[in-house]
Amino acid sequence: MRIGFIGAGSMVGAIARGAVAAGMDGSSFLFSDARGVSAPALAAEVGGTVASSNDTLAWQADLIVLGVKPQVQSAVIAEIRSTVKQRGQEVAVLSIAAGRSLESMSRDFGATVPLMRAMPNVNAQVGASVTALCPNDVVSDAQCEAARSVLETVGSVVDIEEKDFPIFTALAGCSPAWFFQMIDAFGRAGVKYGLKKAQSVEIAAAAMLGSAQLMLKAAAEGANPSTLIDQVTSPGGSTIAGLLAGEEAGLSTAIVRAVDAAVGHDHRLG
Ligand SMILES: NC(=O)C1=CN([C@@H]2O[C@H](COP(=O)(O)OP(=O)(O)OC[C@H]3O[C@@H](n4cnc5c(N)ncnc54)[C@H](OP(=O)(O)O)[C@@H]3O)[C@@H](O)[C@H]2O)C=CC1
Ligand SMILES: O=C(O)[C@@H]1CCC=N1
Repeated sequence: MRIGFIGAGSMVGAIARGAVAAGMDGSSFLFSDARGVSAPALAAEVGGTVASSNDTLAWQADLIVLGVKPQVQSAVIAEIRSTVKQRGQEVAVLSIAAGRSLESMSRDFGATVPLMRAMPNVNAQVGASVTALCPNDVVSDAQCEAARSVLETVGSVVDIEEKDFPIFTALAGCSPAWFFQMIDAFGRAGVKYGLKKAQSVEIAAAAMLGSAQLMLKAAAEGANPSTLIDQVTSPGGSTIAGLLAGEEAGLSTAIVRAVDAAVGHDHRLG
Protein backbone atom coordinates (compact mmCIF):
# COMPACT_ATOMS: atom_id res chain seq x y z
CA MET A 1 0.00 0.00 0.00
CA ARG A 2 1.39 3.42 -0.99
CA ILE A 3 0.68 6.14 1.57
CA GLY A 4 0.86 9.74 0.38
CA PHE A 5 1.32 12.38 3.07
CA ILE A 6 0.34 15.91 2.03
CA GLY A 7 2.17 18.06 4.56
CA ALA A 8 5.36 16.98 6.31
CA GLY A 9 5.11 18.91 9.57
CA SER A 10 5.12 17.76 13.17
CA MET A 11 2.10 15.45 13.11
CA VAL A 12 2.87 13.79 9.78
CA GLY A 13 6.49 13.45 10.90
CA ALA A 14 5.40 11.67 14.08
CA ILE A 15 3.11 9.30 12.17
CA ALA A 16 5.61 8.52 9.40
CA ARG A 17 8.46 7.93 11.87
CA GLY A 18 6.21 5.83 14.10
CA ALA A 19 5.03 3.73 11.18
CA VAL A 20 8.60 3.02 10.08
CA ALA A 21 9.70 2.27 13.66
CA ALA A 22 6.82 -0.23 13.86
CA GLY A 23 8.10 -2.03 10.77
CA MET A 24 6.17 -0.42 7.90
CA ASP A 25 8.15 -0.02 4.69
CA GLY A 26 9.08 3.68 4.39
CA SER A 27 9.87 3.24 0.70
CA SER A 28 6.11 3.08 0.09
CA PHE A 29 5.63 6.61 1.53
CA LEU A 30 5.23 9.72 -0.61
CA PHE A 31 5.47 13.25 0.73
CA SER A 32 4.60 16.75 -0.45
CA ASP A 33 4.87 20.09 1.32
CA ALA A 34 4.48 23.82 0.66
CA ARG A 35 8.08 25.07 0.66
CA GLY A 36 10.13 22.12 -0.55
CA VAL A 37 12.15 21.62 2.63
CA SER A 38 10.22 19.47 5.12
CA ALA A 39 9.05 16.80 2.64
CA PRO A 40 12.54 16.03 1.25
CA ALA A 41 13.96 15.95 4.79
CA LEU A 42 11.29 13.56 6.06
CA ALA A 43 11.45 11.42 2.91
CA ALA A 44 15.22 11.09 3.33
CA GLU A 45 14.82 10.16 6.99
CA VAL A 46 12.23 7.40 6.48
CA GLY A 47 13.34 6.21 3.04
CA GLY A 48 10.33 7.63 1.19
CA THR A 49 9.90 9.66 -2.01
CA VAL A 50 9.03 13.29 -2.64
CA ALA A 51 6.08 13.84 -4.98
CA SER A 52 6.44 16.63 -7.50
CA SER A 53 2.99 18.01 -6.59
CA ASN A 54 -0.02 17.25 -4.43
CA ASP A 55 -1.85 16.04 -7.53
CA THR A 56 0.97 13.69 -8.54
CA LEU A 57 0.88 12.27 -5.03
CA ALA A 58 -2.89 11.78 -5.35
CA TRP A 59 -2.37 9.73 -8.55
CA GLN A 60 0.21 7.48 -6.93
CA ALA A 61 -1.09 6.85 -3.39
CA ASP A 62 -3.64 4.28 -2.20
CA LEU A 63 -4.17 6.25 1.01
CA ILE A 64 -3.79 10.04 1.03
CA VAL A 65 -3.17 11.60 4.45
CA LEU A 66 -4.22 15.26 4.54
CA GLY A 67 -1.68 16.54 7.08
CA VAL A 68 -2.03 20.27 6.49
CA LYS A 69 -3.57 22.91 8.77
CA PRO A 70 -7.38 23.17 8.61
CA GLN A 71 -7.15 26.68 7.12
CA VAL A 72 -5.32 25.46 3.98
CA GLN A 73 -7.12 22.14 3.58
CA SER A 74 -9.77 23.39 1.12
CA ALA A 75 -7.07 24.74 -1.20
CA VAL A 76 -5.21 21.42 -1.08
CA ILE A 77 -8.41 19.47 -1.78
CA ALA A 78 -9.02 21.74 -4.79
CA GLU A 79 -5.65 20.60 -6.19
CA ILE A 80 -6.41 16.88 -5.84
CA ARG A 81 -10.19 16.58 -6.17
CA SER A 82 -10.36 15.82 -9.87
CA THR A 83 -7.80 13.01 -9.50
CA VAL A 84 -9.41 11.57 -6.37
CA LYS A 85 -12.83 11.55 -8.07
CA GLN A 86 -11.43 9.88 -11.20
CA ARG A 87 -9.78 7.14 -9.15
CA GLY A 88 -13.04 6.27 -7.35
CA GLN A 89 -12.67 3.42 -4.84
CA GLU A 90 -8.98 2.98 -5.69
CA VAL A 91 -7.94 5.71 -3.25
CA ALA A 92 -9.07 6.74 0.25
CA VAL A 93 -8.41 10.07 1.97
CA LEU A 94 -7.59 10.39 5.69
CA SER A 95 -7.79 13.87 7.25
CA ILE A 96 -6.12 14.63 10.58
CA ALA A 97 -7.24 18.27 10.56
CA ALA A 98 -9.05 19.67 13.58
CA GLY A 99 -12.55 20.92 12.99
CA ARG A 100 -13.00 19.85 9.33
CA SER A 101 -16.09 17.64 9.17
CA LEU A 102 -16.61 14.81 6.70
CA GLU A 103 -19.47 16.84 5.25
CA SER A 104 -17.41 20.00 4.69
CA MET A 105 -14.57 17.97 3.16
CA SER A 106 -17.05 16.17 0.85
CA ARG A 107 -18.34 19.58 -0.18
CA ASP A 108 -14.76 20.58 -1.06
CA PHE A 109 -14.35 17.40 -3.11
CA GLY A 110 -17.72 18.03 -4.79
CA ALA A 111 -18.58 14.34 -4.37
CA THR A 112 -18.73 11.58 -1.80
CA VAL A 113 -15.26 10.05 -2.01
CA PRO A 114 -13.85 7.47 0.45
CA LEU A 115 -13.01 9.78 3.32
CA MET A 116 -11.93 9.27 6.95
CA ARG A 117 -11.39 11.67 9.77
CA ALA A 118 -8.84 11.10 12.52
CA MET A 119 -7.62 13.07 15.55
CA PRO A 120 -4.17 12.03 16.79
CA ASN A 121 -2.15 13.93 19.38
CA VAL A 122 1.42 15.09 19.85
CA ASN A 123 2.21 12.06 22.00
CA ALA A 124 2.42 10.16 18.70
CA GLN A 125 6.08 11.24 18.89
CA VAL A 126 6.60 8.68 21.65
CA GLY A 127 4.09 6.12 20.34
CA ALA A 128 1.49 7.18 22.93
CA SER A 129 -1.21 8.99 20.96
CA VAL A 130 -4.83 8.16 21.59
CA THR A 131 -6.35 8.70 18.17
CA ALA A 132 -10.01 8.93 17.14
CA LEU A 133 -11.09 7.49 13.80
CA CYS A 134 -14.35 7.82 11.86
CA PRO A 135 -14.96 6.76 8.22
CA ASN A 136 -17.72 7.97 5.91
CA ASP A 137 -20.23 5.58 4.34
CA VAL A 138 -18.24 4.75 1.21
CA VAL A 139 -14.95 3.78 2.88
CA SER A 140 -14.41 0.03 2.51
CA ASP A 141 -13.51 -2.13 5.51
CA ALA A 142 -10.08 -2.71 3.94
CA GLN A 143 -9.46 1.04 3.57
CA CYS A 144 -10.53 1.70 7.15
CA GLU A 145 -8.32 -1.11 8.46
CA ALA A 146 -5.37 0.21 6.44
CA ALA A 147 -5.77 3.65 8.02
CA ARG A 148 -6.20 2.12 11.46
CA SER A 149 -3.04 0.05 11.12
CA VAL A 150 -1.01 3.18 10.25
CA LEU A 151 -2.46 5.14 13.20
CA GLU A 152 -1.91 2.20 15.57
CA THR A 153 1.82 2.46 14.98
CA VAL A 154 1.77 5.67 17.06
CA GLY A 155 -0.60 4.63 19.83
CA SER A 156 -4.13 3.40 20.38
CA VAL A 157 -7.10 4.05 18.08
CA VAL A 158 -10.68 4.55 19.23
CA ASP A 159 -13.73 4.55 16.98
CA ILE A 160 -16.02 7.45 17.77
CA GLU A 161 -19.05 9.01 16.13
CA GLU A 162 -18.25 12.10 14.15
CA LYS A 163 -20.44 14.31 16.33
CA ASP A 164 -18.02 13.64 19.22
CA PHE A 165 -14.89 14.91 17.41
CA PRO A 166 -14.98 18.41 18.98
CA ILE A 167 -14.92 17.09 22.56
CA PHE A 168 -12.44 14.33 21.65
CA THR A 169 -10.19 16.98 20.11
CA ALA A 170 -10.25 18.99 23.34
CA LEU A 171 -9.78 15.98 25.65
CA ALA A 172 -7.04 14.26 23.64
CA GLY A 173 -5.77 16.54 20.86
CA CYS A 174 -5.42 19.80 22.81
CA SER A 175 -5.04 18.54 26.38
CA PRO A 176 -1.33 17.65 26.03
CA ALA A 177 -0.64 21.40 25.70
CA TRP A 178 -2.58 22.06 28.89
CA PHE A 179 -0.76 19.24 30.69
CA PHE A 180 2.55 20.79 29.56
CA GLN A 181 1.27 24.12 30.88
CA MET A 182 0.54 22.46 34.24
CA ILE A 183 3.99 20.86 34.32
CA ASP A 184 5.50 24.25 33.55
CA ALA A 185 3.56 25.79 36.45
CA PHE A 186 4.79 23.01 38.77
CA GLY A 187 8.29 23.74 37.48
CA ARG A 188 7.94 27.39 38.45
CA ALA A 189 6.59 26.38 41.85
CA GLY A 190 9.69 24.21 42.32
CA VAL A 191 11.89 27.20 41.49
CA LYS A 192 9.98 29.27 44.04
CA TYR A 193 11.05 26.76 46.67
CA GLY A 194 14.68 26.61 45.55
CA LEU A 195 14.80 23.72 43.07
CA LYS A 196 16.22 24.07 39.58
CA LYS A 197 13.50 24.43 36.89
CA ALA A 198 14.67 21.37 34.91
CA GLN A 199 14.66 19.18 37.99
CA SER A 200 11.20 20.43 39.03
CA VAL A 201 9.82 19.75 35.53
CA GLU A 202 11.25 16.23 35.54
CA ILE A 203 9.75 15.50 38.96
CA ALA A 204 6.31 16.88 38.01
CA ALA A 205 6.29 15.06 34.64
CA ALA A 206 7.21 11.75 36.30
CA ALA A 207 4.44 12.26 38.88
CA MET A 208 1.95 13.04 36.09
CA LEU A 209 2.99 9.95 34.09
CA GLY A 210 2.64 7.70 37.13
CA SER A 211 -0.73 9.23 38.03
CA ALA A 212 -2.01 8.64 34.47
CA GLN A 213 -0.81 5.03 34.55
CA LEU A 214 -2.46 4.44 37.94
CA MET A 215 -5.68 6.13 36.76
CA LEU A 216 -5.90 3.87 33.69
CA LYS A 217 -5.33 0.74 35.80
CA ALA A 218 -7.85 1.84 38.44
CA ALA A 219 -10.42 2.86 35.81
CA ALA A 220 -10.19 -0.60 34.23
CA GLU A 221 -11.09 -1.97 37.66
CA GLY A 222 -14.09 0.38 37.94
CA ALA A 223 -12.57 3.16 40.08
CA ASN A 224 -12.94 6.85 39.30
CA PRO A 225 -10.58 9.79 39.94
CA SER A 226 -12.30 10.63 43.26
CA THR A 227 -11.31 7.22 44.64
CA LEU A 228 -7.65 7.96 43.92
CA ILE A 229 -7.90 11.54 45.22
CA ASP A 230 -9.20 10.09 48.51
CA GLN A 231 -6.20 7.73 48.66
CA VAL A 232 -3.79 10.69 48.49
CA THR A 233 -5.54 13.14 50.79
CA SER A 234 -4.61 12.28 54.38
CA PRO A 235 -6.94 13.76 57.02
CA GLY A 236 -5.55 17.11 58.08
CA GLY A 237 -2.72 16.70 55.57
CA SER A 238 -0.99 18.86 52.99
CA THR A 239 -2.83 17.42 49.95
CA ILE A 240 -6.29 18.48 51.15
CA ALA A 241 -4.86 21.92 51.96
CA GLY A 242 -3.55 22.22 48.40
CA LEU A 243 -6.68 20.69 46.85
CA LEU A 244 -8.97 23.20 48.52
CA ALA A 245 -6.63 26.10 47.68
CA GLY A 246 -6.63 24.93 44.04
CA GLU A 247 -10.43 24.83 43.97
CA GLU A 248 -10.61 28.26 45.61
CA ALA A 249 -8.47 29.53 42.74
CA GLY A 250 -10.88 27.86 40.26
CA LEU A 251 -8.77 24.92 39.06
CA SER A 252 -11.65 22.62 37.97
CA THR A 253 -13.59 25.53 36.47
CA ALA A 254 -10.49 26.69 34.57
CA ILE A 255 -10.09 23.22 33.03
CA VAL A 256 -13.73 23.05 31.94
CA ARG A 257 -13.44 26.59 30.51
CA ALA A 258 -10.40 25.55 28.50
CA VAL A 259 -12.39 22.61 27.09
CA ASP A 260 -15.36 24.91 26.33
CA ALA A 261 -13.09 27.31 24.42
CA ALA A 262 -11.50 24.50 22.40
CA VAL A 263 -14.86 22.89 21.56
CA GLY A 264 -16.27 26.27 20.52
CA HIS A 265 -13.27 26.96 18.33
CA ASP A 266 -13.50 23.52 16.71
CA HIS A 267 -17.15 24.16 15.76
CA ARG A 268 -16.11 27.43 14.10
CA LEU A 269 -13.40 25.76 11.96
CA GLY A 270 -16.16 23.80 10.13
N1 LIG B 1 0.12 19.52 16.25
C1 LIG B 1 -0.76 18.78 16.93
O1 LIG B 1 -0.62 18.50 18.13
C2 LIG B 1 -1.95 18.21 16.21
C3 LIG B 1 -2.26 18.59 14.93
N2 LIG B 1 -3.36 18.04 14.30
C4 LIG B 1 -3.68 18.45 12.95
O2 LIG B 1 -2.62 18.05 12.11
C5 LIG B 1 -2.55 18.94 11.01
C6 LIG B 1 -1.10 19.36 10.82
O3 LIG B 1 -0.68 20.02 11.99
P1 LIG B 1 0.89 20.16 12.35
O4 LIG B 1 1.62 18.96 11.91
O5 LIG B 1 0.94 20.62 13.74
O6 LIG B 1 1.26 21.38 11.38
P2 LIG B 1 2.67 21.83 10.78
O7 LIG B 1 2.60 23.30 10.58
O8 LIG B 1 3.79 21.27 11.59
O9 LIG B 1 2.69 21.13 9.34
C7 LIG B 1 1.85 21.53 8.29
C8 LIG B 1 2.43 21.01 7.01
O10 LIG B 1 1.55 21.36 5.94
C9 LIG B 1 2.35 21.72 4.83
N3 LIG B 1 1.59 22.49 3.85
C10 LIG B 1 1.04 23.71 3.99
N4 LIG B 1 0.42 24.09 2.83
C11 LIG B 1 0.60 23.05 1.97
C12 LIG B 1 0.22 22.83 0.62
N5 LIG B 1 -0.49 23.73 -0.08
N6 LIG B 1 0.56 21.65 0.05
C13 LIG B 1 1.28 20.73 0.72
N7 LIG B 1 1.67 20.88 2.01
C14 LIG B 1 1.34 22.03 2.62
C15 LIG B 1 3.51 22.49 5.43
O11 LIG B 1 4.56 22.56 4.52
P3 LIG B 1 5.95 23.29 4.87
O12 LIG B 1 6.64 22.34 5.81
O13 LIG B 1 6.62 23.39 3.56
O14 LIG B 1 5.60 24.59 5.50
C16 LIG B 1 3.80 21.61 6.65
O15 LIG B 1 4.69 20.57 6.31
C17 LIG B 1 -3.47 20.10 11.31
O16 LIG B 1 -4.62 20.01 10.51
C18 LIG B 1 -3.83 19.94 12.76
O17 LIG B 1 -5.16 20.34 13.03
C19 LIG B 1 -4.12 17.08 14.88
C20 LIG B 1 -3.84 16.66 16.13
C21 LIG B 1 -2.77 17.21 16.93
O1 LIG C 1 -4.47 23.32 18.14
C1 LIG C 1 -5.01 22.68 17.23
O2 LIG C 1 -5.90 23.19 16.54
C2 LIG C 1 -4.59 21.27 16.93
C3 LIG C 1 -5.73 20.32 17.15
C4 LIG C 1 -5.38 19.49 18.33
C5 LIG C 1 -4.02 19.90 18.64
N1 LIG C 1 -3.58 20.83 17.85
